[in-house]
Amino acid sequence: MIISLWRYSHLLLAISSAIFLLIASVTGIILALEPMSDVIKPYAIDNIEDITISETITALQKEYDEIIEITVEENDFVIASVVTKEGNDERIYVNPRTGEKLGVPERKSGVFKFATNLHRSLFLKGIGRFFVGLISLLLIFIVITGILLIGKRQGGILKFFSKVNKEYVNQFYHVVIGRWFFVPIIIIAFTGVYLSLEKFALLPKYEVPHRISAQTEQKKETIASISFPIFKKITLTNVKSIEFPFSDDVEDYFTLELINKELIVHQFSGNILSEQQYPFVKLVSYYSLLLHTGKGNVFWSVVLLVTCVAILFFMYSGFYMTVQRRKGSNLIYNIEDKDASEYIILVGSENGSTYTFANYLRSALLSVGKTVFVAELNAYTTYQEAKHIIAITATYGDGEAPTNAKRFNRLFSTIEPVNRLQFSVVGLGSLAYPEFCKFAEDIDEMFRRHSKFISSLSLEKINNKSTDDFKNWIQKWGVSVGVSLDTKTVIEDENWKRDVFKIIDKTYINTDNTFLLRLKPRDTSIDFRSGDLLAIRPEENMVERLYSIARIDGDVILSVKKHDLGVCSTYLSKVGKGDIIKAAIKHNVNFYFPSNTKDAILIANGTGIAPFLGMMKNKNRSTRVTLFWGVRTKKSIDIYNDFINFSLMKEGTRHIAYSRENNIYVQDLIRNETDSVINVLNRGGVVMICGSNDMLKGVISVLEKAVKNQLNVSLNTFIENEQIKIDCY
Ligand SMILES: Cc1cc2nc3c(=O)[nH]c(=O)nc-3n(C[C@H](O)[C@H](O)[C@H](O)COP(=O)(O)O)c2cc1C
Repeated sequence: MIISLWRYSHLLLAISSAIFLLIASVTGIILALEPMSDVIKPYAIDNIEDITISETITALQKEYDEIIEITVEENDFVIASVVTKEGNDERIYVNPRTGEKLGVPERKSGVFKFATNLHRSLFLKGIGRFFVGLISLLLIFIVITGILLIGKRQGGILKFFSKVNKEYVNQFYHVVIGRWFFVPIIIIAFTGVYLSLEKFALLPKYEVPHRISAQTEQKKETIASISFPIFKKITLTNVKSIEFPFSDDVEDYFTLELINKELIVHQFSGNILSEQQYPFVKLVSYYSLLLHTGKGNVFWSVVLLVTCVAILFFMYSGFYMTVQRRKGSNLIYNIEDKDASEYIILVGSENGSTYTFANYLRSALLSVGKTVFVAELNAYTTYQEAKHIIAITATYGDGEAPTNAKRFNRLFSTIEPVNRLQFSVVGLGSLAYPEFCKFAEDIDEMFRRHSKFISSLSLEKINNKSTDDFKNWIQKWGVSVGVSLDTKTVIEDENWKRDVFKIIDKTYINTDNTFLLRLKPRDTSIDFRSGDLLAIRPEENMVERLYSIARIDGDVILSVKKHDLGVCSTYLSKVGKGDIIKAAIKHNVNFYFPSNTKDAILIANGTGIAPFLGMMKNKNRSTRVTLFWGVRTKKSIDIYNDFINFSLMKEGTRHIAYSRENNIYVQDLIRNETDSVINVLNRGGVVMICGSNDMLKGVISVLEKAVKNQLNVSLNTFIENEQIKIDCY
């Protein structure tokens, strides 16, 4: 319960501050570059801690007529307001060792100005500043809940830095990077809050009240300012600013603003007339600014930059994990009611993967017509018609229940089952943890002790999400409860990641009962090539149907033959332009068009032409392609005209058999052209065959004879060295 409370708080805080954090981190990255860019400017002074005020004044007095003020910036640039020998007032960067003018203070560069405004106030002035302060505060809580979560995950705060098991990449790095960066993030967040409080004048007020007695004020002796002991002692690294006396009047003094205090110094004697230490609040403000901005410290600004990048990574990985967790439970939708189902599958999962296993079992049972109900262990209740209960659960923490199973123990001891039930428990865990599948053991024990539960199979522990082990268990379990379950297709199916495609073009159905579909993948980065397969499953729990595809201009082209009883082809014949379908690309690397071949012979019948449409279109100009294709009638090819204009193909490079018109089939065309096919094979070219198995048989028998007669080798030699590539169905 506690872990879920912390996790929800962590998540809720992260979600509520996401947009602002995103802006703050991106602008933070830009602003962290500012101190780095300062270093390469010509105004930076080395070893400022070695230069005394005295030396600086001496150097400046040589170069200028009068000094009005000296300011030392956080990045160790020294600015002097002076009157030049020519009588001009200037505010310039100077070298405090020589007094040399180094440049004139410029305006902040546009990018940094923009980033600063966005970072500080989102261009919303006061209200924006308030939000930024609030987000900094939330960030502190995000870090605290994060630390607690890591502690909990690692089995105690003392094991905070112990080894993290790498199970889920994002989760692993979320934890590992989190352990490295929680300190700088806390610093950034705390200083951010502090600076906001200061802006809104919410910090205790402070003043620096100097009291100078009339006596100390009196002009006693005159010493040159460069000889003042205090000026010889203090180096520029401690100075923020020095205001020079306005006139020779004894009531005008040197005012020194140092890092930690303010001094009033008599302009003739060099005596300290007043010394006021800054209160703690002001010191914290000063250091907050330095720590938050990285000003004057390139190393810290690099830390700040990397920390901002880390925050962006936490946002990405955190949301990824949340989506994964949700995805797991979303896998399950129940067709039957809990009280109408014979098989009840209860799931314990933290990160969602156990749901995939539960779904394997569910699909296997559904495919043999059983009624199944799936729920999380926390939802344990009574089941009127149930005969079997199967608990599939992960273990978390140090042998504890995953979040959605924490309540199971209590529910189990209070809810009395309606019927006697056969039970079986599967633990999904990892041998990397000392308490391997401990929670599954605990549940198994609870069922065993209960008089209304009868064990159908002993506890099964599965290490590292092994699908093979789970598959074996399904079969064993099936035998023990008297159902024969086929896991082969189910498990392979569930490993199937589907992408979303939009139908952007569809042809009419031609005389071959064939039509073409052009699909645009929603995710344009999906990797696929002509020759790959598109797996489509029109209904859940159905075996997928595979189509050979072409890739043309980033779109998927598939040629579908409509069969009267074909569920998938009927489904595809009904979809229309603009419709969305879900399908999976299956890579078919053995049927890719070789990039380096000079000669290729492509052999297809009917819809087998699909991958060749892309291959012919995208091939190198220097590659010679000869096509052999079988269709029913001349009209059959019209639907393909948008992709390949067959009539424009060079004489001799296209051989089309019209079975309904000339009673000729592809193999007949090849029989007439065996010499050219053998030539291509002999020269190292490829022969690719796509279409029906019947066509393949005919083609192979023709080629086998020709190869045997003319080359005296077996056709297998060419199949094995991948000069003959086959994709038939
Ligand atoms: C933080 C953490 C703690 C874990 N603790 C245990 C454990 O004590 N015993 C165990 O067998 N497996 C442990 N595991 C492994 C998980 O139980 C296993 O990976 C499981 O398959 C995850 O399923 P899920 O994705 O449905 O949550 C732990 C995993 C993580 C990430």
